[in-house]
Amino acid sequence: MKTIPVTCAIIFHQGKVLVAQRSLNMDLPGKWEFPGGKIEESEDPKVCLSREIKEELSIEIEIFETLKPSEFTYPTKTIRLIPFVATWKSGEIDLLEHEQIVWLGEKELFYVDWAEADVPIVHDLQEKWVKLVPQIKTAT
Ligand SMILES: Nc1nc2c([nH]c(=O)n2[C@@H]2O[C@H](COP(=O)(O)OP(=O)(O)OP(=O)(O)O)[C@@H](O)[C@H]2O)c(=O)[nH]1
Repeated sequence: MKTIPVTCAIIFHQGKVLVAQRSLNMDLPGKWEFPGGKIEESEDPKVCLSREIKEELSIEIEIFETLKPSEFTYPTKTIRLIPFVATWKSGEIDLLEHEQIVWLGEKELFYVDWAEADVPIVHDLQEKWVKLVPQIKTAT
């Protein structure tokens, strides 16, 4: 089975990260994820992510470093989920595809029912949180 590359954004804002619930007409209905989507043929991953975030949330983001990708096999597909740390640059959030969003702090990250591929990324994020937050503050 071909592995599908998917980008996702860990968007920091005021010390929390944006987490989105997949709507009932999406694949993995009701599961929580970092917004993003599949990389199109020969598309740059960061260009893909900016495009997906605009399409899904109607905002512009600034993209920083990438965290460790997570490869996961669902019953019908294998994805390689590539997370990028980002910040909210401009625009107002409009939920064009998701059911709802929440902003979670370091200690709240496991309050939601994550899509399985995200779980290792969320652990990695929690471990690196203390290091990441000041880096983002100085970069913005
Ligand atoms: N965007 C995103 N997709 C995720 C995450 N975790 C996870 O398992 N996925 C899966 O990765 C795939 C990406 O699909 P998507 O629906 O977001 O991407 P897309 O908009 O480009 O796809 P589409 O236009 O074919 O629906 C889905 O199978 C989705 O369930 C995540 O954190 N973010």
